[in-house]
Amino acid sequence: MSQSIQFSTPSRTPHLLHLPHSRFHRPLTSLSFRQFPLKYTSIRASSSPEERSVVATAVSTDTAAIDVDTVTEAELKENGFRSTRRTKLICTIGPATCGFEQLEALAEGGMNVARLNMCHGTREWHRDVIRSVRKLNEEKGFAVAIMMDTEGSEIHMGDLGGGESSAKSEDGEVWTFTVRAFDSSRPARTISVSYDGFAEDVRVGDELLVDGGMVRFEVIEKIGPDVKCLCTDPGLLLPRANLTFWRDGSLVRERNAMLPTISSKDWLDIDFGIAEGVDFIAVSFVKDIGVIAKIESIDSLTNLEEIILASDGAMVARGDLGAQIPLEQVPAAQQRIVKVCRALNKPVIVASQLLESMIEYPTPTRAEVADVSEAVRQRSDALMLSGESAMGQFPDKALTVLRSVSLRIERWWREEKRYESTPLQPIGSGFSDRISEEICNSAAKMANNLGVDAVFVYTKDGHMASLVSRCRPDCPIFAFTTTTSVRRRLNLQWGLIPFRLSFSEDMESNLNKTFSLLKSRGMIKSGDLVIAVSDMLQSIQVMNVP
Ligand SMILES: Nc1ncnc2c1ncn2[C@@H]1O[C@H](COP(=O)(O)OP(=O)(O)OP(=O)(O)O)[C@@H](O)[C@H]1O
Ligand SMILES: CC(=O)C(=O)O
Ligand SMILES: [K+]
Ligand SMILES: [Mg+2]
Repeated sequence: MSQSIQFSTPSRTPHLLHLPHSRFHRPLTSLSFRQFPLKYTSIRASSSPEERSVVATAVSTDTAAIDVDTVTEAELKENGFRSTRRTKLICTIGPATCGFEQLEALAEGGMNVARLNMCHGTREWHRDVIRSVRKLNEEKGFAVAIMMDTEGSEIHMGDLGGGESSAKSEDGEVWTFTVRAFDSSRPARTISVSYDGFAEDVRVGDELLVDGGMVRFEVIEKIGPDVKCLCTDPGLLLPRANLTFWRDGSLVRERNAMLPTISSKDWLDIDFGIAEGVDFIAVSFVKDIGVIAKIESIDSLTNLEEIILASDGAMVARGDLGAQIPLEQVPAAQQRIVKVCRALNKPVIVASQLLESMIEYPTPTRAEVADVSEAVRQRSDALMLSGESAMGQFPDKALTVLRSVSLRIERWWREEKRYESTPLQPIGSGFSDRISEEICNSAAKMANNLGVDAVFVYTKDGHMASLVSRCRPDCPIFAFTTTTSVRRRLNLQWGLIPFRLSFSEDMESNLNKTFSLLKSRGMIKSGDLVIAVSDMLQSIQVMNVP
């Protein structure tokens, strides 16, 4: 027997919003437990797990009818539900990882999203990567989503010239930062700057920070378009590194603050991304593609709630954020952004310098492992590699570290039963949305209390799956959706294992079909305890796999 709760409200009827108050509550009073008449099986449920037994009639199986990647499948077969990783992993793709085999190695290693940073590389280069990822998805069944990160109007250095990938700046050296354009020959210790107003805006005495302070200079002289700077903190200059300047201890935000958030190049890149069908764009106003707000300026912190509400997700872009607020404020900002995203049900990514030392070394520092652990413990949806995977020497090892630390901390968190004490605030505006929310909250709570093996969620647009993910239940969430694009997008969210499956409005036949498909592939077994929710028929069902 399957036990179910079903809300007999006509779901998702917008006019329900305008009904008189008393009628709002009628659907809830008709809430009832009922025996779900399962045509295809007879199940005898009993109180003890050992006694739960199930007899199912044979169902024809079509193993091709469900899309799941080989890695997830192998992981589930080998280690079962409990061991699946909940935290999602994003890799920035660069020269170190753009080949088809390299991308495949990252996908095998657990990459859920491939990020393309439009600050670097040509459109042709990006197009090749996008097509390789698509090919990988088609051939191997992966659902790697593609996130295009736009350049934005930040001030940055140009390429270093001579095809160099870095240059060392030593203490006491004088470098020239200039708005002059160079073709091939560039004088030594000269860096071009992307922002025309740079030479006018800086003043002698200003402090110039490269890459949020990885290298520091002091402005000592201005000669027309050239600005002479004395290196005060030595370090590595990387091509197209971000530049900020500070005066009397504060960030200078004169004309650069007036630059549009989205530059004209960004708009062209966005058109390109839409044409190539990417899944997420970091900052923009396009429809159908998830928009991720990068939180990396002081202003974004003052308008945080509004920005996150208007976006499909957010990124704690600690690189630039750390250049705009004092470094010691970054951890608190991170915690706040993660918390607000969770409250508003938007996926959140923690990015930048997670394993920075692994650009050069095969082993992370203890401090880096502690930083990754903290992001996992905060239960952010995803962790992101930048230079580690784009141009580092150990991209696969860095991904392995993220994976193993995530798994370990997630397990520790479950074992310690660190349940939240503060309940999640309601977010839905319509009554039907509120019902979905309550169903998902209850399903997650029941899943924890009953120790179920998995929550199954059947969702057309992915919303119901995100509501279950938001509760961060102890068990994995199998999200079944009908389209490949929704499946890829769900791959960014905590705990969701997205499958593509065609299903109907009839939950009995959906369950029937799912059980037989997953069983035939060895991904679930008879007796596994499952809670199923769906957004077509607002219901919760608890059952053993027949
Ligand atoms: N497509 C690419 N082509 C060449 N190098 C790249 C590419 N993407 C990233 N990189 C290299 O990897 C480094 C780290 O990547 P990351 O995406 O963090 O860039 P970033 O320049 O620091 O800026 P952002 O603030 O946008 O993250 C870059 O500085 C660059 O050297
Ligand atoms: C990722 C990014 O843009 C940053 O950390 O600044
Ligand atoms: K960028
Ligand atoms: Mg940035």
